[in-house]
Amino acid sequence: MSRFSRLDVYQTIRRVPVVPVFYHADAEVCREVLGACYRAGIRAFEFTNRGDFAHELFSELAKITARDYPDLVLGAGTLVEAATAALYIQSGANFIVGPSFHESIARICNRRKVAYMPGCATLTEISAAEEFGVEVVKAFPGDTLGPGFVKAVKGPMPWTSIMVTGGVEPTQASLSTWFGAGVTAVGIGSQLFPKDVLKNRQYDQIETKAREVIAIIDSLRSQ
Ligand SMILES: O=C(O)C(=O)C[C@H](O)[C@H](O)COP(=O)(O)O
Repeated sequence: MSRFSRLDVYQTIRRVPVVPVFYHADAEVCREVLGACYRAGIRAFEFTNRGDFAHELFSELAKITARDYPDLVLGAGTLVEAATAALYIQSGANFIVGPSFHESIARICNRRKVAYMPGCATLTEISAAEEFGVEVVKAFPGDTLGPGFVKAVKGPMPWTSIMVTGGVEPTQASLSTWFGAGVTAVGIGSQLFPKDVLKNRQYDQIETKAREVIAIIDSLRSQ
């Protein structure tokens, strides 16, 4: 069962509005990356369902999180069917993310009172997700939709909360554009975890970059 209510998850994401999006097949790399992000101040982390046995890696991360990072909300991403979402909920997922919206996943998440942040790319999809209780939608793929999409949605639908994922850069320019457009949070994957940094096990660089991103967002929000 999720250790956090849905409200806890949304509040955590609003407080530290950057969600690292990560997958690696090596359990030790996963543990180190999670630790580096936590030390940087990250409090919501998405592990994506990208490889065989990914749910086993996730289960281990969920146990480590409950023991060592009790205030971190751990989510499972890349979920496109209810059965797999249920598997991750049973493994301790505090929130479920996916590239697309599925009513069947929303039903399972509502049944278990777990936050669901589905990928949406049109106002119709966002509306459908909100009718199924989704509090924060994921605008995906962010770099294709662009900040103009977020601004356009917030006009007629100012109640909509958006986390943008896909192509977000951990830079002042990119973050100020997205937050300026009105996103609630950003999800960052490949640009926070460059392949060579992971290959060379330079976890301190990941920690530094994540800390920088949080500081940039804090400064943008205090302006
Ligand atoms: O599968 C999901 O649930 C996703 O979130 C898709 C991608 O992993 C993110 O969009 C990360 O994108 P980048 O930051 O461009 O690497």
